[in-house]
Amino acid sequence: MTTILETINSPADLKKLSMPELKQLANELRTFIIDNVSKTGGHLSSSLGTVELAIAIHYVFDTPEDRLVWDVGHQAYAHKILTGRRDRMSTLRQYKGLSGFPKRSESPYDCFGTGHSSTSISAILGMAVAAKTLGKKGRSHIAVIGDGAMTAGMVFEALNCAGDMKDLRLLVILNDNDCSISPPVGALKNHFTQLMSGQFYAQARDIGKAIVRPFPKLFDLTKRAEEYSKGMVAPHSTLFEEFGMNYHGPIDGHDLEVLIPVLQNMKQLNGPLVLHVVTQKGHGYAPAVDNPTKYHGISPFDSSKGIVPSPHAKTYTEVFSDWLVDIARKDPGVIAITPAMKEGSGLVAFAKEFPNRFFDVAIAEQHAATFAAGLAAEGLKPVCTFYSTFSQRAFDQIVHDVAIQDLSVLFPLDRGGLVGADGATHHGSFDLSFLRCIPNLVIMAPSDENECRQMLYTGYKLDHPAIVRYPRGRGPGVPVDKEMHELPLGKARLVRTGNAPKGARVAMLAFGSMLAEAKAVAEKIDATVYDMRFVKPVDGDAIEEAAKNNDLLVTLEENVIIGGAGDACLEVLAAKGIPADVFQIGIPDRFIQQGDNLHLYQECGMDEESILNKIEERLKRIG
Ligand SMILES: Cc1ncc(C[n+]2csc(CCOP(=O)(O)OP(=O)(O)O)c2C)c(N)n1
Ligand SMILES: CC(=O)[C@@H](O)[C@H](O)COP(=O)(O)O
Ligand SMILES: [Mg+2]
Repeated sequence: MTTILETINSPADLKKLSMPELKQLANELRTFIIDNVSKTGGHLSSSLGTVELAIAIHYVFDTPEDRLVWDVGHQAYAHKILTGRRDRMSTLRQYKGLSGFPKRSESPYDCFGTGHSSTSISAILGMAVAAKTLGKKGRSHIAVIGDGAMTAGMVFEALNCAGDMKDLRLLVILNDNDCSISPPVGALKNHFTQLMSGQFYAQARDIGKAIVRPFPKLFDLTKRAEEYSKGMVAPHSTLFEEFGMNYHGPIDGHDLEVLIPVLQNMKQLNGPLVLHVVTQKGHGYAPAVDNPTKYHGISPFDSSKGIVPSPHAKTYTEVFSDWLVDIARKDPGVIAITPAMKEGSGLVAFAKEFPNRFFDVAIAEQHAATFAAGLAAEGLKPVCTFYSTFSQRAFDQIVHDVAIQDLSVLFPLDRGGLVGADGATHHGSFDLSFLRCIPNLVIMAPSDENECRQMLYTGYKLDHPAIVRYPRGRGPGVPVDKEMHELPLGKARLVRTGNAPKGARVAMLAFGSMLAEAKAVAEKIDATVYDMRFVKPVDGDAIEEAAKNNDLLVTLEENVIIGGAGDACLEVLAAKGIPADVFQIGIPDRFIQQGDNLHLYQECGMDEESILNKIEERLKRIG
């Protein structure tokens, strides 16, 4: 029997459905998403929470002519399915398959690419202003943003602009599921909780009924907006009204009978509008409702059993997590900071043992860095963790607040390099390039788990800012010493001395995770291998020695070649006036999409076989 879902090839098909059919469609979508994500992995909890919202928006608005931006974009699976991509959902997050996030090149319905949080209001505002400028009068502009994403500074920069522009067709839908990846934190959470409670909610509900009544639509909303502006309705004003936006809600984001007429009414209004929609993260799948954090972003699993933890070798994140607890037990000055990535960055154990020294500052990378600088200025030992990709947001703070003042902040940088299924928005491809140019910073890249622990300790002991940059997932499985020691600053480690004949003598200068490939290739061509350890200061003596004793130097890094660690080696050779044939392996100058890392390595020419072939070709040319 054909399901309703199978009849939906575009939002136009949705508009033909009755309310009971729309409700049936919501159920089918949920089942489809659970089944699909159980095979592909992905962001399950958030996408289950927005099923009705996606149906209602596409039912009411005329996408893609009306513009719709999903903040972060990890909740947009129902949107993808409803907009003609159902048949390709089995390729979600796979190599050459559908992206896990909205992507302009993938569909006209994805009018703006996302992945990093809190960009939606700025983007939709730009589009609304463009529509006005281009004379596209009837076009609506909708941003869907979560309560977690609302915490980032960029949102407030956008609201500050939007609230002052009264003649745009702009609707911000606050998708409030009372959850970021972790439970929500901060004063904004308290504000949203207040909006959901007591007298305010009761009044809002009554008004909600009024909004739902079919006639007179405009009158009700306009009147309500006036009442708000006169302070007549709410006992306290909402944040959005303080910013000059018309706030409506909260309403039940799983009730299509409410959502659809409210959106139909709001569609007719001009001005910056906010609709507060309450949803449940994981809605419709009990294990995800019980533990939305665990089911936030997941690997493939058996949906009949839920996620069953399996024993595994420690990841770099876990090595960091253990180190942090160990050092914090010794030093009461250690403070840990995360911008909303407690679980992913390995801070759960620390937060449990040292709740007063743990700060989840919400999605606020910029603030996290400067907050750490303030702590360091007073002599404490802040350990401020970032995913490499999200650290991009904190560049100026690392320069201006930390490095210029040479403050002793340790930045463990997780997910350095290719991260796999999240793709271009999330690969940690650039950090070595944009951080290496900052004076005072020490940058280390471990090639195994024990080195990671010792580098963290080395960074912690330094009186300068330090970065320890490690990849997503596991290392080679080296045992980790309990004791800690400082590594000699800026010194590489000679791992293997090659003995190839003249004309074929190769030295591999490997940074971080690429040591594994370097060693494997070296075995085949009898090459010399250095574990460079420090990207900054890079070991000039080792580079000089390698250049003098070999015919070809190969630098290897999991970072873009441009400006990366290999370039640091070239700079040394140029400064010392040493002629050398240097070949750089790293991420090429283009955005790498999603997929398993093996495919991505091959695509970048960073896998063992590609490296070997390239070296052999190069040696032929030299010879
Ligand atoms: C700049 C940035 N920092 C961190 C993240 C990681 N991240 C992805 S989703 C998320 C939580 C978002 O919460 P919310 O907007 O409420 O959406 P929900 O997951 O609840 O659906 C975080 C912290 C990100 N994508 N971008
Ligand atoms: C959407 C988002 O930004 C995060 O959920 C991210 O996908 C987490 O990545 P990890 O799976 O590497 O923790
Ligand atoms: Mg949320």
